[in-house]
Amino acid sequence: RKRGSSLPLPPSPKGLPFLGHILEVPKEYEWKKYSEWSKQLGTDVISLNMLGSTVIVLDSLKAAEDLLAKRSSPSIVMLRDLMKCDWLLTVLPYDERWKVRRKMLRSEFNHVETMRYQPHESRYARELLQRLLDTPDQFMEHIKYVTGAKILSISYGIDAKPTNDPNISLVDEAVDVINRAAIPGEYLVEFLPFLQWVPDWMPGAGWKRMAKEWKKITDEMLEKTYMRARESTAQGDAKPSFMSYCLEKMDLAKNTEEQEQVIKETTATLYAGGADTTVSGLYTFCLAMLLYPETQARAQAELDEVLGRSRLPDFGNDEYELPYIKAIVLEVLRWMPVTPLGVPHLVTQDDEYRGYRIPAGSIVFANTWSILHDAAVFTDPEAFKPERWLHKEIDANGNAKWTVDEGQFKDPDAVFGFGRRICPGRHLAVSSLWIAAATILSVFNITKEVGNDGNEVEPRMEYNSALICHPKEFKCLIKPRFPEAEDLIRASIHEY
Ligand code: HEM
Repeated sequence: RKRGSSLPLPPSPKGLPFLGHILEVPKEYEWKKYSEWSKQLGTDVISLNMLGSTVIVLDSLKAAEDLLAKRSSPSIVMLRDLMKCDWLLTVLPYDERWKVRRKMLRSEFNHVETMRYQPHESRYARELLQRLLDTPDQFMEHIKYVTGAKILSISYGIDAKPTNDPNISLVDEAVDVINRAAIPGEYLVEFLPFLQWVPDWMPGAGWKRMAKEWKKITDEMLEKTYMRARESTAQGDAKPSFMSYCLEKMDLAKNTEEQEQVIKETTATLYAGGADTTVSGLYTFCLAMLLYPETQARAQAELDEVLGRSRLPDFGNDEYELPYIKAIVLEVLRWMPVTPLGVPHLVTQDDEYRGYRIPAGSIVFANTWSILHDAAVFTDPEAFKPERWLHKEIDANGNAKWTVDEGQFKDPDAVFGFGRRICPGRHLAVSSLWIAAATILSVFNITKEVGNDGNEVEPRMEYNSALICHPKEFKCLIKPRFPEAEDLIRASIHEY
């Protein structure tokens, strides 16, 4: 809007001429720095100058909802413009292509339909137990591999090989590429778009060659996994999956080739969106159990009361009977959000907000970490306290019962983004974390490693910095917590 052009940009910390703030944004825990700047400047909307490009950081739920819910498109320049990875939903603008794909995901992963994927989730939660029993020291690899296998099964209906499955490796590689390409501000070209046009051979154009290589990997993932799933379907080996349900719903009176292309791209997006995010959540869960043994003990007491150590938890009644486990999952997502800065969004037209200018072309982030660590909403925000999500109810007989009260915090879903772009896999994400946390704690103790000096080794609460953040490698001991646990685990593999 022309009128907005004379308005000032949102407040900004002191920066250098031309370079702006690019050197002041730390390479790690940027979200903490942004939050600190917001507090210093006394505002929940700050602007940064990155070599002349404007980055807007939103530090409150209100600002994130106002600016992200309706007014922006995603912005992952490296993926969208350089790798031409335009099948990935996340990089599509708000247009017809996005709407068709989004509708497909919404119809399968709403609160109710997500339930038909629960057998996949229970099965792989049990598979994870077997692996943790056999080689507990490899828990990080097991979580990663089994989560990949589960999403492969949910998306394509294919069973992964027990180890080194080529599809999982390919997707791992592709997701790694997407994650690296999507690190906001990692590549100068994001702020200096003219660099797109420098020839490949020029010194400093290494990222261009890398983008080509990365495109090959992501395209290969898109095509190869789908081909394998179609072959399995033709041979009658495939299980019901997102892909098979979508193929069944195809309108045969319309262009089926076009519809199949949409299914192929949406299934690949689903796989890419679901794997690494859930892995990060599960790593944080393990870290929280190590650092808060009293929380672990309370969860196990709840599990023992409901299951009597005679069976593993499952969906259905157990979900209502085990509110503390659900509270742990919500707290894991709040305590260390998987995407602390959400997904970067691009402002597509000049805008104004609270008397400030938000120029077209700006990149906007919601500081999800800061929103979920707001001391005015979450008391003692740095502490891991599942209790904050619980509410005591007294039934007609005067018995006390704990229930999960998500509504007490204005938007517990902030961790999944805002408005029309909100994560379509959020119900699946929460149920996957719930079943994994419940099954692990029902049979295992997660404890600190003991060093050579006989003392417990304190784990470090350290995270890498990327679009999807993971804890840095840490160690722990995972051991069955009662004599019958091993039999229970071994027998459970036949349940699904
Ligand atoms: C703990 C787990 C997860 C977290 C924290 C998470 C978080 C997010 C966030 C922050 C976004 C971006 C929203 C925005 O643009 O503002 C997103 C998008 C997306 N997520 Fe998730 N997610 C998780 C799990 C999943 C799962 C399990 C799936 C699929 C099964 C999934 C599929 C997607 C897809 C397809 C998008 C792109 C949506 C679009 O651009 O329209 N996510 N997620």
